[in-house]
Order: sequence, then C-alpha cells, then structure tokens
Amino acid sequence: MTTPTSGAPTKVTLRLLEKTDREIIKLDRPIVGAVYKFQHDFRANPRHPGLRLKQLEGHERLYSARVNADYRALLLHLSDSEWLLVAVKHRKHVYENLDRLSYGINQVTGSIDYVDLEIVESGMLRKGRPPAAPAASRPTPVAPGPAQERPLFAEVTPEQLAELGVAEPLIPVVGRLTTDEELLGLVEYAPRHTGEVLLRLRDAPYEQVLEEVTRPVEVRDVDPQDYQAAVERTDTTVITTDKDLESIIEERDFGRWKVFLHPTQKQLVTRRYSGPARVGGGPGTGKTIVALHRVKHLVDRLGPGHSKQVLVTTFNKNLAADLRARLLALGGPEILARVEIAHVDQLATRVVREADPGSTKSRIDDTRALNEWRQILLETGETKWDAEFLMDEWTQVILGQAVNSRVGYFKARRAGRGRSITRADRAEIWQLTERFTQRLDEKNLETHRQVAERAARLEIERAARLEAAARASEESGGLGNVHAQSATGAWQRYRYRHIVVDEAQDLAAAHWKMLRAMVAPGPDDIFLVGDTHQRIYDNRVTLGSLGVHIRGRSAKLTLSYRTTREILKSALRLLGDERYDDLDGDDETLAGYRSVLYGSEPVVRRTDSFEAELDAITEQIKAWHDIRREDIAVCVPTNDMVTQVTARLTKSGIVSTEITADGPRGDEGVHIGTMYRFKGLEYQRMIIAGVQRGLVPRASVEALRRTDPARYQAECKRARSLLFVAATRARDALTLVWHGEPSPLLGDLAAMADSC
Ligand SMILES: Nc1ncnc2c1ncn2[C@@H]1O[C@H](COP(=O)(O)OP(=O)(O)OP(=O)(O)O)[C@@H](O)[C@H]1O
Repeated sequence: MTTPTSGAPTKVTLRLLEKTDREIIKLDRPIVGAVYKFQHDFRANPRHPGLRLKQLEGHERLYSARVNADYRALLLHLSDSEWLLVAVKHRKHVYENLDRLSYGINQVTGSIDYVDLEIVESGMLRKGRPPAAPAASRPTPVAPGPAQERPLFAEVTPEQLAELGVAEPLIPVVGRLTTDEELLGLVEYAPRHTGEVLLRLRDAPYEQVLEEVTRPVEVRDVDPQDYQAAVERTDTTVITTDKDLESIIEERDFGRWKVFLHPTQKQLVTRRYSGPARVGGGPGTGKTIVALHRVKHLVDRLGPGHSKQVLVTTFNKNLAADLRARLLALGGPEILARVEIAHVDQLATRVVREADPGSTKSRIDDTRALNEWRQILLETGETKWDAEFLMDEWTQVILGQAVNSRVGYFKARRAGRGRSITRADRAEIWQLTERFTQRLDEKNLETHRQVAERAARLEIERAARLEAAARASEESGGLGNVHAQSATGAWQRYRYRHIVVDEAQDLAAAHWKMLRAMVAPGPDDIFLVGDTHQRIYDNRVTLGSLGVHIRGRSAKLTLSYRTTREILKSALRLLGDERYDDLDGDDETLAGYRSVLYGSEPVVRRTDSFEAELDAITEQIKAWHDIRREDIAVCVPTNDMVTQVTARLTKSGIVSTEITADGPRGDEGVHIGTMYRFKGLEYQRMIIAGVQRGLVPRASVEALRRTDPARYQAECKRARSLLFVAATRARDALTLVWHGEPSPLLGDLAAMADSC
C-alpha cells in the first residue's frame, strides 16, 4: 500500500458506509453542511493540507481528516485511490482509546466490518437503561446483569456466533446482553449482518439462523487483505457528485432503497440469467425495489440508442404509475427514455388496436362483466349456476383454451375447476356463454380478458412470423436477423429486448402468452417478481406451460424492510394452513421470512355494534395524532363501509380521502379503501375494520361450502390473501377491528381481542 500523504493531487473515489449516513443525519445542521463541503474537497484532493489527513495510531488503514474546527471524518483507506467514509465525530472522541475502534474483513460474509465499541456500548446503555440513568461520558462495557438475569444468547457459543458471521469484536459484548433493549441498542450501531443474525437468533435456533441468514450471503475463501474485493460485498455507495451525499442525507429513510441494496438483492439485480428468472418473497422484502434496480441494470447495458427496449409491466394502472415515479427517482429521465412502462391490459389493448384500428368497442372490467352475467341469469331464470361460476368457466376454460365451438368445449380440459359437470351441463353452459358474448357484442363492449386473449394470439402469430423469417434468412446464408415483413409491408422485430414484470402473481395466462411472444427467448429475456401469498385475483398459472421457463432461475427474498416483526407474525397467522405455489406448479413457503424492525403488538378489538366500531376507528386515529394523516389508512371490506367510515371521520373533524382504482382521490387526509385497493401500497399505520363473519369472506362464499367445496376453498384462500396484503401494508402499527362475530379467517388472533 502506498502512503496516501505523498505525491501530486489526484482525484479519489469516496464511498459511504451504510449506517454512517444514519450517524451524519443525527449531527447538527451546520456540521452536516460541513460534511457536504468536506466530501467535495476530499474527492478533489485528499492530500490537501487543509484536510489534515492522518493515520490513526495503531491502525494501518484508518485515517482522520478535518471536516471543520471541531469535527473529524474517519476514513478507511481501501486502495491507492479509494476511501471509505466510516464515521464523522467530534475531535474529542477521535484520538482517545483508539483500541475501541476496529475494522476487518468478515471471514464469513467477506464484507468490511467497522466497529466502534464505544458507540455500540453507549447505544446499548441508552436503550437498555431507564432514561433517568446518568449518561456516562466514557461508557463502560455492559456489566453482566444481576445473577438471575440470564444472557439472551446463553445457548449460543462464541464459536457459533463467529460461524454465523457476527463481527468478531462484538462477540464478547453479545455474550453479555441480557435485555431486548440492549440488543436493539447494539444492533443500531453494529454491522448490518451482525444485527440481522442477532435479531433472528431471538426467534430461531442457531441452525435455522445459519441456514436462513448466513448461508445466502456466505463467501468462500475470503482474502483477509483484499479490501477492494471486500468493499464490493459491503453496503456502501460511491459518492460521485456533490449531490449524492446530500440526497442520501436529505431524503433520509425514503431514499435508502436507491443506494443501499442488501447483498442478496444486489446479486439478483446484477446476475446474468440464461432465460426467464423469478424473484419471490413475502411482502415488503424489496421485490419491487429489485425489479427497479434490475431495469436500471439492463438499461445501463443496452448501449447507445433511443428506442425503448425494456418493457416494465405490472397488474394495473396505479402500480404502473408508481413504478414510473420510482424509476424516475432511481435513474432520472435518461432511464425513462429507454423504458416502456405500461400495465398488462394497456399493452394488450395496444396490440389489439394495432391490428384493428377501427374498433370502437369499450372495455369493461370483471365487476361489470359479472353484472352482465347476473342480468342473463335473471332474464333466463337460470338458477343452477351463479354468475361467478359462469364468469370463471368462460374466462379460464373457454377463453383460456381459445375454445370457439360447442364441440371444442365438450373436449376442453377443466383441471383445477373443482365442481365436476356433465355433458348436458356443458351444453347448457355453452348456450349461456354464447348469449353472454352476443350481449357484449350488441352493447359494443369487450372484457379485458377477451382483449388479453386476442392480444396473446396476435403476438404469438407475430413471433411465429419472426421466427420463420429468421429461419429462412439462416437457410439462405443471411445474417439471421430476427426481422420479418408484416402484412402492411412494414419490417417487424421482437418488440423488446428485456421484460420486467412486477406483481407477477396476478397476471393471467393470456398476459404471459402475450409477454412471452414480445421478447425473443434468450438470456435476460424476462425477469419477474411476485408473491403468490398475495394473489388476490384468481389467476393461477404454470409458467412453464406458457413458455416462460423459470426452473433453476428462481430465488426468494426473506428480509422485510417494511413491517415490524410483531405485525409480520400476526399477518402470517392470517394465512392459516393454505398451500401456495411458486407460479410454476410447485409449492412455495414463506420460510425464513423475517424482519429486523421491532414495534408493538397489533391491536385486536371486538366491538358490539357498527357504531362502536366506527367509534373505535375514530379513537384510534385520534390517538395517532403524532403522525401525518396521509400515513394512516383504513381498510374495509365493502364500498358501503368506505362511505360510512368517511362520513364518521368527517363528522369527527378528521380529513380523509378515498383510494379509488386510480389511487387516492385527494392529497390530504387518512386514506380509506376496500381491500383490493391496497395492493402495492405502504402506510405507517393501518386499521383493518369490518373483519367479521359475513364480510371476510363475504356471506355468499359461505354458501359455497356445501354446493361447491372447491370454489369455497379457493374463495377463502383469496380472502386470506386479501387480508394478508392489507395487514402487511403497515410499517409500524396495525389495528384489527370488527363488530359481532369475528371473521373465521382470524383464527386464534380473534382470541387476543379487547372488547369495547
Ligand atoms: N435495500 C433496501 N434499503 C432500504 N429500503 C428498502 C430496501 N429494499 C426495500 N426497501 C423498502 O422496503 C419497502 C418494501 O419494498 P418493496 O415495495 O420493493 O417490497 P415488495 O417485496 O415489492 O412488497 P410487496 O410484495 O408488499 O409489494 C419499501 O419501503 C422499500 O423502499
């Protein structure tokens, strides 16, 4: 290593260690301003005399540099031109007791561990002692508690802690922890992986923690001197412009997702996949964040050009708008210039319109289509089938298999449809279906499902033409360019180079067929993220059968960044014993799903009447007076309840706004919406009201228990997922409330209820 204090001025790369930004945020404003200026000067020339860069005694790589008269930055010297900012401190705390500072390469994770024992221990004291305790200027290590206080990790040996990847200087301290408060204090200042391991060890045995937390980030043959390699495995960000540090600090927690990816997230973002890849994982584990970074990664590798070669798609308009906003925040307008963002129905409509520009048909959603079915049943006096059953049969069996004749329907497969039907039943259903489609035609309407199926067929035909053209070109010794001439004489090629899909669990088979045909099969063609535990539309698919082969390219995220461990545990109980799939015919579980955030237990309240329930909602919101109204949401099962809750809040002087299909109607106030509206959203505090028998799931589902057990099961599962999605939108507080009899889906959570 060359000495950094000699030679001509050179520009250097300055990195920021995750957690150091959290330290900087806590400093007084003028000092933060001085740090912004410091990073500029340091990057330009670390050896400028004014910066007084000097090595700390006894620490080969650790240096201090002047931020202002009183403050010093601590920096690790990684290589000739690369530095890592690890702390900013008052100079009083920099030069004494230097043996409390340590750094090294973690032999398990291969990342850099920087530990300041004084800070860690003072964090433990702050959290672990009553507030009245005198603040020690030089905190002593936490003394073992009274004889009866058993260490939290008494069962785990120091060797096991080392094997789990706990930072070495902290192992003796960990052995002395006796309360959760002390543990949280330590975690706040410990290296990230150490914190993750210790928090998981509170809930799970050593072997499980090793499997879930350590193995996914373990690195073989770590070179203890290769800081260059180690920094790539460490949560850091490169400070490239003067704005970088400022935006991390000023955006506080909101912007962290842009710069600090978890190593498991980073791997998924940057990997080269030989074909379609899938990322699963529970709510809040950063699937969308990974998808957004993946888009940026793909765009960065596109090479020069103006065309939009990356498609980003999701389930609905709202989610697509959110993706656009977050992509803009991540990569600026340059990234949007290369990316097409559209929700799947919008894409399908485009394809169909392109083929049939003269069409004037209006599209209707499933609710409107169900109403049309109900009208037909009323008009025909038919009672053997209900509208939901017919709608599903039509979309899943008839449209799904492109059945276009009565004979074809007699032969169609009905796997997974539950209730079995006779040949005579099929004849009746076919007749009703014809009536339904005729009715839509007469009204000049079409459903999104019809459009999706047509779009899929058109795109498959288009892809087949491209393939045929490529083959012909190859046979004639051409370059094999995948271009073909369309019926209009225009040259065509695959629409996109890469496709990234969010909320994949809710896309229908037709959507997948369409997407598959929009991109040439090959490396990095399709990247999809989703969680089948959150599937709230009945679109079960086996991707392999639709040409999207994800086998061997599937991964799962397990660390929730959103929800506290207490909310997460309760939310998991809402899923009951249901089984969930991996989008490709196999089972998937949420094993290892965890959080490092702590909070209070969810509040569960039973009331005697709807009036009392409305009172409970109002009281709860008033009790949360310390946070912005927009950070609170009330989720209810019906539109009617949205209206009633809104009216009650208005009467109590609480501003609220409804979440519509296009997102929140207004900018201000508590958000109120039905369960379906909460997909993809996030709130600091949530109330889920009306969680009672007859509403969750709806009463009509109960009736299916005897008549159609398979559908009953499917509807209950869907209701569980809706409740699960709603509960996992909450960041730090969740209240569940109902009146009368609790929803059967609450299970033993209902027993925790306080009555009011
Ligand atoms: N590496 C990270 N650093 C900081 N915050 C993160 C990180 N990854 C995710 N988050 C935050 O966690 C929250 C959840 O992320 P995201 O919406 O991507 O999760 P998700 O898995 O898609 O959730 P859901 O399945 O519920 O839609 C967001 O607030 C996001 O900013």
